[in-house]
Amino acid sequence: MGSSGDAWKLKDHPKLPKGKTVAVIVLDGWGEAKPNEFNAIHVADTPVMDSLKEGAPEKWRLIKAHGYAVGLPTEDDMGNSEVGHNALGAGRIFAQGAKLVDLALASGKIYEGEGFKYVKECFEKGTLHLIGLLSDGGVHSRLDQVQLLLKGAAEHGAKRIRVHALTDGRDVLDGSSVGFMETLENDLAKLREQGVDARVASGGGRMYVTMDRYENDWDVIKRGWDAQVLGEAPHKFKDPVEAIKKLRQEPNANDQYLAPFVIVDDNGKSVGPILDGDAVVTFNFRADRMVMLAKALEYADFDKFDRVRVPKIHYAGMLQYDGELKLPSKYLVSPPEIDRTSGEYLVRNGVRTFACSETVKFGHVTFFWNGNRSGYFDEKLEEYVEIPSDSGITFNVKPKMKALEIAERTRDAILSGKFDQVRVNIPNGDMVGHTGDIKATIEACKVADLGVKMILEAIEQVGGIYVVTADHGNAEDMVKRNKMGEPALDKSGNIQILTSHTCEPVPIAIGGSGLAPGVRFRKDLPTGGLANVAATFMNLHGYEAPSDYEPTLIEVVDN
Ligand SMILES: O=C(O)[C@@H](CO)OP(=O)(O)O
Ligand SMILES: [Mn+2]
Ligand SMILES: [Mn+2]
Repeated sequence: MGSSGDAWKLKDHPKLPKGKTVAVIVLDGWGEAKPNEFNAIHVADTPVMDSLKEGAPEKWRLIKAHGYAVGLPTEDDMGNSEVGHNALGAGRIFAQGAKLVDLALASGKIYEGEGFKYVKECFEKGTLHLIGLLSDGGVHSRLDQVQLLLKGAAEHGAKRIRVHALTDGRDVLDGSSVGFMETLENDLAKLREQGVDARVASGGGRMYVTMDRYENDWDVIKRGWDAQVLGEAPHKFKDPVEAIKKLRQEPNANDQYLAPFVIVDDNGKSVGPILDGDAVVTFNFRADRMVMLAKALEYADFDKFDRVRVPKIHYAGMLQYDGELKLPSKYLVSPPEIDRTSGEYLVRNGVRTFACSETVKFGHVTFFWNGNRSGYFDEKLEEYVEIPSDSGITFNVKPKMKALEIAERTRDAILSGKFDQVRVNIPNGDMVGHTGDIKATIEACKVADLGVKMILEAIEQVGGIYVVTADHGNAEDMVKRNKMGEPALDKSGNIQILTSHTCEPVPIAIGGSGLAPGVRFRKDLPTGGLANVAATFMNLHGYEAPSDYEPTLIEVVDN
């Protein structure tokens, strides 16, 4: 479809009126699971979300938010914000980065593309550096892909390889970093046997080193830069497995926040700084937490921190992380082409749009929602508001986060009468859930519920409509479970706290005094998922969704 005015024109919905204010509320990390003590949402006082549930089955239901429903490679893949908000915003299911990388590695096409050829130009004289998250979580990266890439790079001529590994503990159990590093070390040893000088060069915990997002805290990127590029870090080790084991023993240490370290030789010299003539690949496929590093690696003009030394390198991302900024300019695998999103359609049909969250989730309701595209479609019709997040803390310390500020700004936007759609992400269940602190997560869920209350009250005042849903599970289950669904105990008989997302379905509720009588959830879409939501709210704005969108979840029955 072209971009001429007519191509963007949406058909009128045969029954539903235009002009209602529609609030689309996304609770981040808010799934539906059995009620028990590890279900922070169940334990928390959440009267508003509880009352919405009473509207089942006509006004409340569950939808899928993981696996195939959001374009992930398998049904065992938990949902995440990128794929979740992509599906919510785009109304269709796209094969996501994880899947596209799998395919490119399996077919070998990854080695034929421009991106790989570009980094390969350095193989003769320089070092290939691989930077990214060492994890099998499948949210930002996958270890098996890194293993294949290492092997493939060596087969295609890389003679010297350095890995800069970020430890996870957020998409996988805390402490699993040791095993992942051992696996990597084994692979590197095999490469060394084949004559490739392959080693780990640096490391650090993802939340403290490198993987910040939406420019919340540039110090995080700087810590990574110092270790990866300059070869400088407060901790020096000869062996990366030992590094992780030792650093995990420090007070309050965990995989997510592990201190940065470099691997040094017998003379105490870093074994892998990034130098002129080297090649660099950031191997995460997911965008948000790689964009800041990509800017530091690629931009000549850069003032976020003092880079001290800017090596002349050939840099490629696993994917291109930002289609609008064309960042990075070189990449190994083309990202999903998420076009014609609901946001763009609605704006081109004159729907005035407001989007809001706090920094740590701001890009979720803008960048991810719009198909990994930054900026406005039409500045005159859109306003995106970012509430600054706290930085330098773990969110269990302040589980309220900025939920109430987000809700207040959204309430004001609704009452201003200036917008037809207001769209928010309330982060608490997810961000606090990731800390594994159950008590704080219960508090977080309570505040998220208060935020929803404030927005629903404003919608009531203007006679509007609400759609309340979530992007994937997290807070509803805080413990690792065995196949029977019971808490899985570790060797010492302790429960294992689950910091990650889940494969649980998420709720969706519709309502508000502006909702036309007779609107209810259809019964013939029992397997509906996040991608069905866009057509649903397009209907509530008075439009039919484009014909290739996943079907709407609602029907209008004549009373
Ligand atoms: O924090 C993140 O990067 C991911 C988990 O790795 O969470 P979300 O998908 O909710 O943003
Ligand atoms: Mn999320
Ligand atoms: Mn999350």
